[in-house]
Amino acid sequence: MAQTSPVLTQETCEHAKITSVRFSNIIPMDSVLAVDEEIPTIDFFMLFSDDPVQQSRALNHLSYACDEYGFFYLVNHGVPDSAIEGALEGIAEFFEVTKVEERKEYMKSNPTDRIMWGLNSHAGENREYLKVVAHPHEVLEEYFERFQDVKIGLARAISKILGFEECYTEKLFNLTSGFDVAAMNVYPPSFQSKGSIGVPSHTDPGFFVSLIQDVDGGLRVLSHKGKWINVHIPRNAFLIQIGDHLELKPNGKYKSHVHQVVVDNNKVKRISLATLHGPSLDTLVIPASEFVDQFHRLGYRGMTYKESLEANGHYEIEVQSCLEQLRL
Ligand SMILES: O=C(O)CCC(=O)C(=O)O
Ligand SMILES: [Fe+2]
Repeated sequence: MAQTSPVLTQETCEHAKITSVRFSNIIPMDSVLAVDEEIPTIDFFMLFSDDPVQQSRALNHLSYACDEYGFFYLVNHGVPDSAIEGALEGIAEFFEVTKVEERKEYMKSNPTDRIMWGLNSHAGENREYLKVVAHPHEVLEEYFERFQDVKIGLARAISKILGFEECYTEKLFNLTSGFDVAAMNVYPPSFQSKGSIGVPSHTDPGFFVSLIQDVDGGLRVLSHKGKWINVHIPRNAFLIQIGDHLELKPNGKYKSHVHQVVVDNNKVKRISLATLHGPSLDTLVIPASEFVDQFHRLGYRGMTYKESLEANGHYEIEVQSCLEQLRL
């Protein structure tokens, strides 16, 4: 039986006070040096412009962002500011209002759990989180409902830049019944960081990750040129990151990038909502034959999405990467 979160309903979000979102910079100066290099910004609306010149310019820019970066900011996406701010406020309220004992009830217990809580407080990770299988009608209702159009829109635009017909990705990944998991993260847990790492370096499985946050800074991504780049998401934009399975599908043409969160030793609390948009659990993801030839050998093995999530003994809801096992 699917469990639903008792607190993160639309009602909670609507009743949560929508105060102004803080935008102070929380990048600490310790740890690995990261740079403020520009990250491409994609105008979602322009990807579907009626003007063919504008549309083609926007698609070319998306193609450049996917090839050269693998992550980008998405603006003009149509998700209202109130849905974004309401989601972040709803998360803040959940962690403030519920007692830690109540939150602990969501510790993992079954392989098919649809909600999972965790708290890591040690030198290698300083984060409390609630992961929820995201469905537009369960948690953070407005946010996820409005994001559906963005997910399908991006799938269509990415199909096009890969040279396929528009519906290729959504059909192949079964996106309308995709396995989306929302990770609601708070750094550091109870304002007690035991080191500068919020979440250690990792990549995420799935098609792509969408991310919003309540304060600027903290997340950094390792570019394929080997530089850590600080993420500064423009107000109410999304950060979109290519996931492991979008690396695999075009046989490594795109890359799922390593990222980490660095916390500023108890000075600022940070909340983020990272949603991992995956194919349906039974989708077998294998490299597309169009990307395999004598010059491009098959680089990845095929697995169902469920198998890849469980490959290292994890539960589906943990959405842990197994990119190393997928690579041939
Ligand atoms: O909090 C963030 O900015 C990133 C979180 C993250 O990488 C994840 O939940 O997978
Ligand atoms: Fe991540």
